Formats: sequence, C-alpha cells, structure tokens
Amino acid sequence: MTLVLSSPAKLNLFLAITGRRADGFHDLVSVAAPLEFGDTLTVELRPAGFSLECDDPALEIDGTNLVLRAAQAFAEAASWTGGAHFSLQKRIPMGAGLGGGSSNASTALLALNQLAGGVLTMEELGTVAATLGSDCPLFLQDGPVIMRGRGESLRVPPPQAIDRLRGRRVLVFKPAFGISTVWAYRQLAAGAPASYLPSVAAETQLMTWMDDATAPAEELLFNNMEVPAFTKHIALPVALECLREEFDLAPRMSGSGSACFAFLPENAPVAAITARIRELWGAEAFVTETRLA
Ligand SMILES: C[C@](O)(CO)[C@H](O)COP(=O)(O)OP(=O)(O)OC[C@H]1O[C@@H](n2ccc(N)nc2=O)[C@H](O)[C@@H]1O
Ligand SMILES: Nc1ncnc2c1ncn2[C@@H]1O[C@H](COP(=O)(O)OP(=O)(O)OP(=O)(O)O)[C@@H](O)[C@H]1O
Repeated sequence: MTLVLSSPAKLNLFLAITGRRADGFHDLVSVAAPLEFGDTLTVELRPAGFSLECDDPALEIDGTNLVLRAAQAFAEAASWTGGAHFSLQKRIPMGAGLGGGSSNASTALLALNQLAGGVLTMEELGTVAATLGSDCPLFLQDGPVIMRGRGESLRVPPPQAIDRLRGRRVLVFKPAFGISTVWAYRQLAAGAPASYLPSVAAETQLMTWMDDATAPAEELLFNNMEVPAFTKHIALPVALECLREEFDLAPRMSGSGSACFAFLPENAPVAAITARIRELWGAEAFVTETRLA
C-alpha cells in the first residue's frame, strides 16, 4: 500500500512572541496558515523498519531527519510494529520560517496513522507531534489556526476570520541565506523585555482584527521576530520597503525568517514583482506564487 501526501509550507500571518518561559521556550500568540505550496511525501508500507530517500542532497536522511524521528515516535506511541519507506520531494526552502521540516514530520505521522488503521486519535497525534517540534501540531490541521503556548496549543479561528484568509493569493520569496530559529529566539531573549509584545497587547491586537469582519487579511499581519532578522540582514527590510513603495504591497516576514510574503491582488504584476525581487536579492532568490489553503 502506498500513500502520496502533500506536506504544505506555512506562513505566520500574525506572530507575537510574548515572553520567555522557565523551560527555555518562548510563549507566543500566532495565526498560522498552511499553503497550497509544499513538499510531497510518498509512503510505502513495509513489514518492518523505516527508511527515507530525498531528492535534495542538502538534507540529511539519517535518524536526525524529522520524517524518521516522527516515524519512530509514532511506532512507540502506537506500539506499531510495521514499517515504511518514505520518499520526500523537497520544494520548501530550509531555514525559511516556512515550517518545512515540521510539516514533513506531521505528514509522516498522518500517513503512518492511516496505514496503521487509525490507531491514534487526532489528540494523541497532536501530543506526539508536540514532542517533535513546536510547529508540528499546526500541520495536523488543514486550515488556518491560532497558536498559543510554545505553539502546540491550537484553536480553529471563527468562520468569519477563516473566510478572510482561505484562498488568498500570496507571493512567497526568500533570499539565498536562511535564518536559524534558535539564533532568532536567542536574539529576542537578549533584547528582553523590549523585544517581546506583552500577551495582553498581543491578544487585544488579534481580537481587534478577528471581531471586525470588514478588516482584510492585510490588517492582521504582524511579526515581532522581524526585528532581529532585519537588524542583521538589511537586505530584508530594504526589499520589503521597495515592494511597498513600487507595487503597493504589504509584505511581511514569516516565522523566524528569512522567507517573506505578500498578499497579491488578482491583477498584480507578478512577473514584474518577481523580477524586482531577483534584482534586489540576486537570481538565486526563491520566489513562488501560491494561495492560503
Ligand atoms: C518561529 C516559529 O516558526 C513560529 O511558528 C516557531 O516558534 C518555531 O518552532 P520550531 O521550529 O518547531 O521550534 P522547535 O524545534 O520546537 O524549537 C527549536 C528552538 O527554538 C526555540 N523556541 C522554539 C519555539 C518556541 N515557542 N520558543 C522557543 O524558544 C528554542 O530555543 C528551541 O530549542
Ligand atoms: N524533513 C526535513 N525537512 C527540512 N529540514 C529538516 C528535516 N528534517 C530535519 N531538518 C532540519 O531542520 C532544520 C530546519 O528545518 P526547516 O527548514 O523546516 O526550519 P525553518 O525553515 O526554520 O522553519 P520553522 O522555524 O518555521 O519551523 C533544517 O536545517 C534541517 O537540518
């Protein structure tokens, strides 16, 4: 039996890091949305053992890969003795804040649970996902989610909020360099408390957008992880300012970066915007047009 699953990238449309916890992680309030764009994970049932191949030679395919770590965690949680071979077609750039590895892990969990006959509930899968990474649980949902805690505590937004997000056309673009999530969080900790948005302010900002059914998705956009990224990599704010001025876009960074995104009006000159990004960041910049799933 073989399953072919899409493993989507995500965007943090709203991301407020609110403070550092005793366990070293940070509390956050975020609205994240999966994209139609992503990797493809093919999973073949095997009698025993887990193996992985990937078309991107830059990615380690040993036991440190999140796909194999997810498989191991699933087998333990479900007491499942079966095996699987995974084939990963990688499109999501790494070190981007697009959650590629986390998505692969959760897609592997969903695939194995299906192959094993649905032995774990969605709640149990969520618990396993949270042990693999703070961003993993969000990829068990198939639409926009509100994240709290360190990212593992999820709620589905009300329908009038989802309606303003789902299907929105978006351009996602990333310079050749990536940003380490650990580095970004360390920078925030070093700039405490000014680097954090207090949780009351974050919740108020989110609720103000949520309660105003006339406020477009653009008015939700916020990310206080931009500060350390933009301070170190001046090419990021320079490009976003150009896109604001020249194309009237409202671009932001996703997660800990370095990928950025902008919602596109249906008549947007995508070829000209793409050309401008490549002029600013070089031909090796990653650019893709997609939609919020
Ligand atoms: C920036 C975001 O993408 C926003 O959605 C996520 O918070 C990142 O989550 P992630 O990549 O799944 O991160 P994890 O693999 O859980 O943790 C990697 C490291 O990032 C830091 N980390 C992560 C998540 C969090 N809420 N607080 C943190 O301080 C910790 O130093 C941790 O050791
Ligand atoms: N299947 C995988 N796909 C991508 N990266 C993986 C995978 N397994 C392990 N990793 C490791 O995780 C690191 C970060 O992965 P990824 O690109 O998903 O993070 P990111 O872009 O910073 O996203 P985010 O911080 O939003 O989770 C990679 O550099 C890689 O070493």
